[in-house]
Amino acid sequence: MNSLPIIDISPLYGPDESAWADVAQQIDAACRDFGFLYIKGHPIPAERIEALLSAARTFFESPLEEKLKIDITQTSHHRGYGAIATEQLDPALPSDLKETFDMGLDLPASHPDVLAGKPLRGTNRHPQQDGWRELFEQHYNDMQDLAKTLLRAIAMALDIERDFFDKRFEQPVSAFRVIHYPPRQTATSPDQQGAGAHTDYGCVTVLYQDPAGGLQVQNVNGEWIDAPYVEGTFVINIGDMMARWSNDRYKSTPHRVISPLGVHRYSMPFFAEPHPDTVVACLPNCSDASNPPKYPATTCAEWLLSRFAATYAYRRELEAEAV
Ligand SMILES: O=C(O)CCC(=O)C(=O)O
Ligand SMILES: [Fe+2]
Repeated sequence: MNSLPIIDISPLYGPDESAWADVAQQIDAACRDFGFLYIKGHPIPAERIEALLSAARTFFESPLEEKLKIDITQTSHHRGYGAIATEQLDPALPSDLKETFDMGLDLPASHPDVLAGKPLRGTNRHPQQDGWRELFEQHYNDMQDLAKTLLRAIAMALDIERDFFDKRFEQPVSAFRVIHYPPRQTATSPDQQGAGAHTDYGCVTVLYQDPAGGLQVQNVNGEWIDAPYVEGTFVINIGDMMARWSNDRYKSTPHRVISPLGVHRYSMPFFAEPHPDTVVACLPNCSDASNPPKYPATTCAEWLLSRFAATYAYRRELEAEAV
């Protein structure tokens, strides 16, 4: 139980339905056993990843006052730059040793959700760097398509309509994030982690990590196992909403990042999350008399806001002001 499977998803892009079913079955087994897996055979080219990393390095190396022009704590819809220690993923430990850039679906001020003041809706706040906006908006769309392809395979595995998730992912709240973990020094508190232990909040996460290493996943025995860099892959993990939908058939597995000593680390997770009003309740095939629903129904927005408030002090203040 100590190594995560690597699944070739290229058949999901071909016409052969029995090959789709085979991939769906492999994903199902990995999600049940670990809630974590790697995918290869996806359509995101290596040049895209290099372009994103190069733009991100330039941004994170710029002066703090420049980065704070798009300070995430100045928005209520969670877009822009998060400085070091903005997040505390494990409440028992010091704040996380990382800085972040977050973007989501770019909705103009005239969009009804924005006019109505709906949470997590609004425009992206990109750095003023040449080519950044086009590159990142294109990537956001491509990652959304990749996540939908994976969700179609999951729908097959769960034996629900194949477009169950497609319908719920129109105008999604999915988020794309770039994370820079500055090098951990021997002088750094041993308790301070790059990202404290947590589960992800959404449906599935599609993560690029660079070769620095440091991601760890908790196995069913509670032991931390390494999820090392594997060239050309993304790490996929199940988030809380999918665990709730599937009544824990798929596990929202705790993970953390122990940044390597003396090395900068970059990662880029895409958090696939449906339309904010989506009801997340136990799916029909996931409960029976001996296995009743474990979680009350919630909505995507309600769930995310409750988790954000637990992770960010500034969000708790925002919620308090909104009441
Ligand atoms: O940086 C990583 O490898 C993982 C980050 C992560 O778990 C998260 O942002 O939710
Ligand atoms: Fe995570």
